[in-house]
Order: sequence, then structure tokens, then C-alpha cells
Amino acid sequence: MIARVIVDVPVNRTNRPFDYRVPDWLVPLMKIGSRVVVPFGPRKLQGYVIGVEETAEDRVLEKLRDVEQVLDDQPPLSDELIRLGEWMSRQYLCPWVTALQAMIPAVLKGRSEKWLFASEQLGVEECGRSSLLWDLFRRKKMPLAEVEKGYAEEAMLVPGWIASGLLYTSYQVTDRVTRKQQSFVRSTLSDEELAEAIASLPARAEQMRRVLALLAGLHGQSLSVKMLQEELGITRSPLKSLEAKGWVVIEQQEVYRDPYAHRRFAGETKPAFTAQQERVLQAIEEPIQKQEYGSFLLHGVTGSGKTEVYLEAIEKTLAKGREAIFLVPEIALTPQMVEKFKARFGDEVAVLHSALSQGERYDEWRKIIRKEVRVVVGARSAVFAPFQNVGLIVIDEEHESTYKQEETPRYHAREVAIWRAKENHAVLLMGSATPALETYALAERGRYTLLSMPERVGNRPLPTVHVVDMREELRAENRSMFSRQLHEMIGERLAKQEQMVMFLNRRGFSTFVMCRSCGYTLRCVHCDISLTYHRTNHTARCHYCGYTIKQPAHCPECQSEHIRFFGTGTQKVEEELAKLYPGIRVIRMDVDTTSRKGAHEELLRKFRTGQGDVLLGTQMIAKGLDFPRVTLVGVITADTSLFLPDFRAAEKTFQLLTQVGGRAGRHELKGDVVVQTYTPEHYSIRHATQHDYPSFYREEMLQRRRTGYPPYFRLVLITFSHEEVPVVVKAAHTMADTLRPRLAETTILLGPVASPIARVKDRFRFQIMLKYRDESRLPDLLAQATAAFEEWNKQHKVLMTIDVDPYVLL
Ligand SMILES: Nc1ncnc2c1ncn2[C@@H]1O[C@H](COP(=O)(O)OP(=O)(O)OP(=O)(O)O)[C@@H](O)[C@H]1O
Ligand SMILES: [Zn+2]
Ligand SMILES: [Zn+2]
Repeated sequence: MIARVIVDVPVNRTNRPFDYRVPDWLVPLMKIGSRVVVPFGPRKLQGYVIGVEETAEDRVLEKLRDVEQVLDDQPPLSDELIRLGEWMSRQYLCPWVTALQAMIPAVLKGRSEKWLFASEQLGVEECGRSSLLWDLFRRKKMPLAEVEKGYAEEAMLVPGWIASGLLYTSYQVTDRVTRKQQSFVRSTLSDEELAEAIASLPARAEQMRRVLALLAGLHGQSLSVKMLQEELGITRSPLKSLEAKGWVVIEQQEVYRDPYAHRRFAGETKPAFTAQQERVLQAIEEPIQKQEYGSFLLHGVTGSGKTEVYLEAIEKTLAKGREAIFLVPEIALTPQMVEKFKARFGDEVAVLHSALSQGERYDEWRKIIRKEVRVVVGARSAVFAPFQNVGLIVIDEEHESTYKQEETPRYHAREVAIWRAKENHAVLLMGSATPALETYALAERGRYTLLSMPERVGNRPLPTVHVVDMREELRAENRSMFSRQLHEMIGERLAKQEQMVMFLNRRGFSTFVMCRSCGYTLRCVHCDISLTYHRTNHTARCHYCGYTIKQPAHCPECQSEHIRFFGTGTQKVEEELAKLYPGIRVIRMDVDTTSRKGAHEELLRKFRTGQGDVLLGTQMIAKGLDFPRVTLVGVITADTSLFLPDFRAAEKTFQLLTQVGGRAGRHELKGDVVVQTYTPEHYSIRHATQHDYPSFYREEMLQRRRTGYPPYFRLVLITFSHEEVPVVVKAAHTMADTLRPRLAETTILLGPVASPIARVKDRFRFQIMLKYRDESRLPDLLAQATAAFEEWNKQHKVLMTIDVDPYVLL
């Protein structure tokens, strides 16, 4: 038997399967999708079996090396996921193995380590006075790293011992799988025997009697020792005595680390659907029933009841005997959301997100592979859930940029979801109050079916949005970060004991240059994006094309000298609130207050239970929260995200304002939103305050067409980095020169220019941007070019990354 193996050498040169012979004793274990250990050059590596050939000629077999180990009883990758990995490798120009590794829990990724072994020749005589040799004689092997650390003096003698044949080294692949074990107790006696046993115990053996009585009720089932002790309030000794009598057995069993284990989840009752919910559910009913591919974009305003629609769709999918994946952006994966799912689907749900420890993640993942659950709720990588019969994939807040992974493989969960939905004849349901422009454009062209829910549940009004022009505030001598209107409304809420959300837009914090008198910002004359301020030489520069001007002392528009770069922090807002409203209870949520595990959840719980008047935070609080008593949302600085050097700046601002605004007045109490801005006339602010997505969409599409950005053009960003400028410049130019003559005429190559963040960790960065429409040859072309440069790049220590459809352009 031959196994075709993708080995863990993530470079393009080895980006193909290698053949290995499967020794007879491993044949029964050999399954497609399993991890194996194989020799590769002088090393041993972990690899993934992507295919087997049952028979092969001896002549062929003779030339092959042997598979050394099979690491799994149950393969972590399915045939579908293996093919998905191949597709990703082509689509995102990454090694196949890197794509496969993105699909499995981190603990399964093997590390190859050098170990020191005792040979047959090492006997007691040879050990002499060496503690290292004695230890090796006993343990047989030890990681070399441990030897070097723990036996510093003797480590120098190791080469000699190897030469004389007492020791040898070899590579071993280890994963970091640990399983949590717990003691369980059960009785081995029949019911009658138990009754006799209880009767036979002396009067003072009260505790033993109670244990047996409890176990009798379980009829041979086992119970965790910990729970039994807690229940009866006893020590371990009566158990030991019973074990000695042979009446009970205590054994180790594996348990899952379930972070939600001790919570109670109230069973939720389904509401009667609203008419628009009914309509949407009807539209997706057919492909779910017929098990056909169907893709839908659900455009529903904030508070329109999208979540109920998702839950119902999942229930229908489960009823067909199929499985469902529910994706949420990382920050929206709140306890509230998880509780909803647990209440509805109980133990059928696994939850995957980055706040879990690696062990917890692994345990949740194993519930899927063992078919113990049929629903997965999780962030981006949950799209790889190893289900075998996926019937539905939901992407909530589909516009969120966290669905794009910013390290290799640089995939987008939406594209992977489409691939899997097609492959499985499943339904893809994407929802948002502010769909990504690319998604909406495709829906308009009929690629996805567009469904809409334009009303809030119960016809509750969308909140009233008040736009405050901060330039006027300055003119009225108000230099505080709170406008007069916001100041007044906060006071009213405090008096009425209603709650508030204060949102600080930290995106683009203090990088762009703006005039505080007239709102003018410095922009690139060629690219229509903001210039970024460079402190070191006081210049403002365009990060797409390199256009640079000196930081002006006066505003070019109104001659004011109040032109400078821009920003405020959450702490400053908190201080100011405390100063203005003595005694106000502020719950601040930012990276500082939420870094501890569980802190995020705890702060939200405090707010929910009324232990705070104001929830103050950044992007973290903009999504998915549903608090009945919130009637005021203040947006302290709406524009900071507007002038980022990013063609999506206007779109992101519109999304943020709509989402934060959507937190107000979701229940009985009516809501107000105050948006403070220096550019009230900007279309993304204007349309957000009107709750007018279609108008924003049209205007933004015009901009994109004019400037040649997605969805009209697609982008590929190639970034190079090196410690020395000349080397990185040479690399970028060589690549550009290679690509240029081969590109289609309609494809535009921008650069090479220095990257917006021109130096990271002392490495200089340069980039090339490709803009193209339909260049079908591009992936192949890039793959060839990458392969050609790999050797050169490696020699000169140049790092090159290729980002297809990039989100972060810095
Ligand atoms: N049919 C219904 N009848 C009564 N209440 C409902 C119904 N559907 C949803 N709700 C309630 O309405 C509120 C808003 O619903 P939900 O959170 O699903 O909105 P959403 O569209 O997901 O909003 P967002 O985009 O802001 O997250 C929730 O409190 C939910 O429990
Ligand atoms: Zn000005
Ligand atoms: Zn420019």
C-alpha cells in the first residue's frame, strides 16, 4: 500500500503530495485524512494522508520510504476538507499543508523535536558516575532540549557517547494533545446483592451504606467521585473501603473541558414570527427541504429579528438529519448569544472561539468529529467544522472584517462557506444590517438571493439620530469632547435612571490630519484617500501611491492654525464623565479592562444587571448587544474612521454608526443616538443617520467605480519585508518587472512603494498592488512567480506575502 502524504514543510517547492510505503502492520490504521509521521530528508515530520493506493508494483515500492506512525484512530480531516485545502492553496497562494493545518485544533499540529536515545549498548557498567547516562538508561529517551538545559556539564560529552555507539539521536514528532481524566465510581453488584451488602454492614459504617444506597439507584451507571463526595459530604475513605471489598470500582474516565458546564440554561420559547420573518423563512424553506445549494443575503435592520430566523433555519436543517454551522464575528460571540443556542439546542451545540483554552477548543472540536453535536457556533475558523453532512451555514454580520484571516492562509470565511455549501448541497444564509458592498453587489446581480427585513420587531421605531456639528461647538467655545446636546441628554438619562452606551471610534486613531475649525482633511490628489501623518519628518503621505506633502502649519482651506492629527482615548472620556457628572457609574470596556479571561463577560453582566449607567467602549461594544434599558447611544467621534488610508473607510464608518446606533431603543423604551462629527455633510454620516443603506450603497458604488476599487476591481497585495531598504526594494522591483509584461492589458500594477506601515519590528516593508477585473491567469502567474522567487527570497531573508482580496492595506 502507498500513502500520498502532504508533509509539514510550508514552502512552495514541496507543495505537492509525496509517496510513502505503508508497512503491513500499519495498513489497518491507514485512513485518508489521518496524521502520520514520515521521514523527510534527515528529519521526521508530521504529514497528512490525502490518498492511498491499495496495490503497487514491488519495483515502485522499493524506492519509497516507510510511514513510521499513524497518529489518529479517527482522521481529523475528511475527504471534503482535504479537497477544500487544495482549493485554498490555489485560491490564496498558500501551501496546501498550511491550509490543512488551519482546519484542525492547534494541539494537533505536530512539532518535530530532536531526542536523545539510549542504544542497546548502554548498560549499567557504562553509566558509571554520569547522572545523564543513568537517567537515559532508565528512561530510554529524552528530548535533546531537556538534556542541554538539565545536564549542562555533561552535554559536552554527548557527541563522544554518540560516536562510541552508546547513544543516538532521532527526530520525533509530538503533538500536544492532553485529555482530561476524572475518577468515576460504579457498583459491580446486582440490585439484590447490593441490598444484601447494605444489610451486612455494621451500624457504624453509615457513610459506606449511604454510598451504596446512592449507587443502587444508578443501576450500574458510574458517577464522578467528586460529585458523589459533594453530594454526600464524605471523604474518600469509605469509597476506598468499598473498593477493597470488591463492591465498587473506581476508574479513570475522560471528561470534556466544558466552559459552560455549570451553567443552567433556561429553555426558551419560540416567539410567533413576524410577517417579514415568515417571508424570509419561506424563501429558504425549499432548498433546505430539497437539500440543494442556495445562497441568501438577509438584509435586515438592527433589531429586526434576524437571530430568530437563523435559529429556525437551523432547527429545520436538523430536522432533515443534517448539520449546521453558525458563524459570528469574534467579538459578537457573547455569552448572550451562546446561551440562546444552548437554550434552543442543548447538548447538540459545540462552541468554538478564541477565548477558550487550547484544551477546551480541542474538546469542543472532538464533540464534532465524534458526531456528538450537530450544531457549531463559532468565529471564523468554525467554518472548517469537520461535519460530514452540512446542511446549513449561517454567517451573521457577514460584513465583518474578522471573517478575513490576516495570516497565512489568508482566507475569507465567506468564500470558504460558499465552497462548502456548494460541495454539500447546502444552504448559505448571510445576514447583516449593513452588508458588505461586495456582497450586496453580487446579490443585486443575482448571485445570491436578496431577502430583506426593513422593520424592527413589533414595529418599534429605529432610534432618532441627532447629528452634532463639532465645528459649531468649537465656535461656541465648547472645547469639551461632549457637545452641549449630548451633555444635556446624558443628564436626562441619569435623572430617569435609564442606561447609555458611549462609543469611541478608535479606528484610525491619531493618524490623519484634520482642521478642527472647518473639518478639512488632507487627501491624496491621485487616490482619493486620506494622507497619513508621519511624526518623524512632519509629512503627510499617501500609502497607495507614495504622494507626499509637508505637514502644513495652516489649514489650506480656512487658514486656521488648528490643523493637526487627531484622537482621544477611553480613559480620557471616563475621566471627563466623572468630572461632569459626579457619582456616575461608568463601565469601561477596552483592551485594558478586558484582557483577563472572562472579564468581557463579567463587565457585560454588570451592565445588564444595572450596576452601571454608562457602558463606554470602542469597537468591542458595537455589535450584537441587546440591552432593554439602553435609550441613548453617544458616538463621541464619528469621523476618526472616515479618513483612514483605506478605500473601505466610508463603508466601515457607515457600518459602525449603523451598528452602534442599533443598540438604542430595541425594546419598549424609545431610543436616541447622538453622533458627534466634524463632517456632518459626508455621505456615509448623512445616510447612516437616515438609516438609509440603499442610498449609501449607490453613492459608495460610484466612488468605487471612479477610483477603481472593489467590487469593480479585485485586488492582490504583495508585501515584501527585509532589514535593509536596498534589499527589499530590489525584491519588490524584480517581482514587479517579472509580473508586468505578463499581465493582461486591463490589469493595473501599482508600486512598488513603501507600505503604509513602512517598518515593523525593524524590517522595512514594500508593496505591490494589483488591480484586475477578470484575469483568469493571475493565480497561476502568481504561483509561478512566487515559486521562482522563493529561493532568492530565502537566500536574502526577504519575506514575501501575497494577500488576495486584502482587507488590511497597511
Ligand atoms: N417574532 C418575534 N416576536 C417577538 N420578539 C422577537 C421576535 N423576533 C425577535 N424578537 C426579539 O426582538 C429583539 C431583536 O431581535 P434580534 O436580536 O434577533 O435582532 P437582529 O436583527 O439580530 O438585530 P442586530 O442586527 O441588531 O443584532 C430581540 O430581543 C428578540 O428576542
Ligand atoms: Zn480649516
Ligand atoms: Zn495616492
